Amino acid sequence: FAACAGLVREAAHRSACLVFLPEGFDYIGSNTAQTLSLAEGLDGDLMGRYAELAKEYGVWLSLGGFHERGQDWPTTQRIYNCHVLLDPAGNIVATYRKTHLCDVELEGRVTMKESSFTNPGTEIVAPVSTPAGKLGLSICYDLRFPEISLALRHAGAEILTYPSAFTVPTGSAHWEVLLRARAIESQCYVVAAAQTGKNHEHRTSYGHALVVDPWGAVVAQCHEGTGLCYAEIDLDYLHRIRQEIPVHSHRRPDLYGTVAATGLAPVP
Ligand SMILES: O=C(O)CNC(=O)[C@H](CS)NC(=O)CCC(=O)C(=O)O
Repeated sequence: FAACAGLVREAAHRSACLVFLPEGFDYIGSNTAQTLSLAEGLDGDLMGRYAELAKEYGVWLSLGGFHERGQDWPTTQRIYNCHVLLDPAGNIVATYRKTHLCDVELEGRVTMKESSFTNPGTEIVAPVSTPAGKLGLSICYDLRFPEISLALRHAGAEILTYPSAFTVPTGSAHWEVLLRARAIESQCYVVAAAQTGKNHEHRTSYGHALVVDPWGAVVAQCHEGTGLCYAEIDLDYLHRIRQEIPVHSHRRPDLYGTVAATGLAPVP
């Protein structure tokens, strides 16, 4: 909390209106038992402290990947991986629970079985209006599924967010190219806060938190280690790109179906 609070203070002093923290900003457990035992509800002490932080500095906070004990904790003994958006009054204005869980095994290198301690979210969340633009919420491994980004874009998103804790082998090969692809195809800004460095004895995260503009350019990137990078969101630029290359109206759902059937209202 002290590390995150310091970053939020620094960002606010440089006039950021929206601050993005990565997946597992609350903690990264050394094992599943610890991860589960540290988890709290959205009404718990830790979320209360973040609400105070948002109020104190007058910023919006994207808290990517809170280890949440939901209503079903007593029966399932599993948590949700919950992306929480706080406004500057400290209100929770949106929650998105990770829908694609990372069950991945690279022989001898990486083993992740998120579904063994996490329940999958059951819905995509409509983009939220913020002073920077309409924000669509995703988390980490969701990045590999262009369907969710297109669904959010279809529902009006101007900024997509992928708070993450990527592994080093997959991150070094896929991280930047996936983020840039999502930005280019959806014609959105992409903001990706990321865990960096050694989390504990058995885990290192890839880092490279960055922001991509809707043309696909990396416009901000963090240095090695804990820190911040800053980007300006230029919605005029975004809408010019959408006008110049109108992919959204060139789609051929008659040929390959559509991701519009998500329950989110379309925005032209
Ligand atoms: O469990 C926690 O405490 C924090 N959450 C994570 O570390 C999650 C689930 S295990 N990590 C990923 O989704 C990595 C995805 C990835 O690396 C890829 O898609 O290549």
